[in-house]
Amino acid sequence: MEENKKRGWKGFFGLVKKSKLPWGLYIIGLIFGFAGAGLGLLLPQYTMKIIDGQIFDNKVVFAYIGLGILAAILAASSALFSAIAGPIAKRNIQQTVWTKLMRMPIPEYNKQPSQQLISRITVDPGYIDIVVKNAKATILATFTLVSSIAIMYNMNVKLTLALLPVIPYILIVTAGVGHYTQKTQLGVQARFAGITAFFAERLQRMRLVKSFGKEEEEIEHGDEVLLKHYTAEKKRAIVDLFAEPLMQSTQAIVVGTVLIYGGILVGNGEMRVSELIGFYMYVQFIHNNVLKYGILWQTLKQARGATENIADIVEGEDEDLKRQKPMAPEIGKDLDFENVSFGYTDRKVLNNLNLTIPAGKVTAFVGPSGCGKSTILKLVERFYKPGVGRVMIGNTPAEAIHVDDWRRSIAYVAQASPLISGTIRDNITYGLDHEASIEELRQAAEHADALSFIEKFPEGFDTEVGEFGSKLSGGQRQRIAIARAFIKNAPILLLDEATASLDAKSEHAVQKALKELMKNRTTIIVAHDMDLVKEADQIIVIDKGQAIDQGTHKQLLKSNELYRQLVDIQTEKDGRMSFEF
Ligand SMILES: Nc1ncnc2c1ncn2[C@@H]1O[C@H](COP(=O)(O)OP(=O)(O)OP(=O)(O)O)[C@@H](O)[C@H]1O
Repeated sequence: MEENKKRGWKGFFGLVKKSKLPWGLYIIGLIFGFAGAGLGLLLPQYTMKIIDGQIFDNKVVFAYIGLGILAAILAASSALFSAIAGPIAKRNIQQTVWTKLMRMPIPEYNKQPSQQLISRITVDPGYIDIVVKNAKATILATFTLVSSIAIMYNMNVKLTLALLPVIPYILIVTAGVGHYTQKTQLGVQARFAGITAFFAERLQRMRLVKSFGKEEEEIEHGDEVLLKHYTAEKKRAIVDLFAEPLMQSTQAIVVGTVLIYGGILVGNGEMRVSELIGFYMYVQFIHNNVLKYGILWQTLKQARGATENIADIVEGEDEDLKRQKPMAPEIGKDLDFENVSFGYTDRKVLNNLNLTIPAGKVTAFVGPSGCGKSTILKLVERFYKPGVGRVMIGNTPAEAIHVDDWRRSIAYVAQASPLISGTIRDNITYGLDHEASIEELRQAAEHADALSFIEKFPEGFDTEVGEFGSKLSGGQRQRIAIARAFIKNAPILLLDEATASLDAKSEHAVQKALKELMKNRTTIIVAHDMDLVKEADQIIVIDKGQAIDQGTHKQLLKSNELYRQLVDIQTEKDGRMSFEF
């Protein structure tokens, strides 16, 4: 947030510079705009001629009609080029943001809530085009404004000078009205988002509210949220009340000055009636165009926030570091944590961790909740870097190996393994570097104990899994994730509570599949599930970010009090669960 504030307009202009905007289309649009505005400026001249009696002069009348039509065509062409440019600009920026979002390091995703990251790619890129369009409108407005003043000055110096003080008034009123209208509108939007979030959450948690008898308190809480929304709406209504007459006043002052003072000049014989009408037309140009400055200012302010947010993402570092070694020579070597300390924030989660994870064997981490077990897996996957110390593979620091190569060597199965919409086949082969044959697919599914349920679906491997895999059960999703790990055939396997969310029946099937998967791989298990842990070649007990003991299940049962306690708690829990089932 701090950084965001500091970036200011630099972020906005930096992004404009970096974005591949269709400048050619914008410039053609601008040229047509200039031509249209230029011709438009001639119209009052012909109006004056017609009023002065040349209504029967065909040349003048045709020129007048022709000018009007041509000016309209040019203005429409200008708008057309801008309209074509808009979606191109937006898409180019969206592509830039998406590419960056895919490449940025994991810690960056934690800096903004995911809902906000979605806006960075859906809504925010549109602002650049809005600003460019408004900038074009303002350039044309300035051209029309200056030309109109020059023509008016030529026509009548006195009336022009009388009108000049009105321009700053229009500017101030427009800017002021725009500022307060936007501020109150944003206030209403923010409160609206607040009440939507409040009601959505409470209505989904009605069981909790009623079980704890919190209805009365929630009624009061809801009233407070509604009151805030009401206050914001009241402020907006008051601003709207003043906005309309103030904007009308600018028009009234302009028209009033021209008609009253112009009328006097006509009366004195210093001006013709036709000139007064021509003058009046130019004054309308000025009034309409001055308003565009206010609109540009408002959009610039909105765009600044949106583009700063995009710039924060686009200007960040990519995860992909060049000139790194391939993984191949190191595959099959031990993984070592050398004096590793790490914290997500200032608070240390891992503290001077030294341990070896032997190649081709199963290592399990156990320890109390929050002691840093999953964090160890994140460091192995290189989603985070150790603050101090390093992770080694053989004699090579992990960081020296290309990150893509590194992650291709790791398969990961988590508690709620992520599936994405698409077919079962898409999900099993996700990230695979070759086209999988049906035999390969079937084999992976069979090892994962998934083949029988997949084949029961009429569409088999082509069955759609739904959003986040919602059309499958938890156990089915887990087994698809295990099949994915089988087909990936990576030498390192990470299992993070892979059976924790399953019922007893699925747990048994998944455990069987996992045991098959672990064979001959460097496996790291983080689990409360003792069936998996106790068979590990080595178990490392973690407490307060440190490895306090290690050994086999039997050894630790004898030697380590914390381990004994963890096993007891788990056995008791398992007993209770099987009783409940
Ligand atoms: N993204 C994050 N940002 C900040 N702190 C985090 C983040 N992820 C985890 N932590 C903190 O780091 C500590 C270790 O978390 P970790 O997930 O490694 O624990 P764990 O041993 O796997 O716990 P559990 O057994 O409950 O899953 C916890 O105190 C947690 O609050």
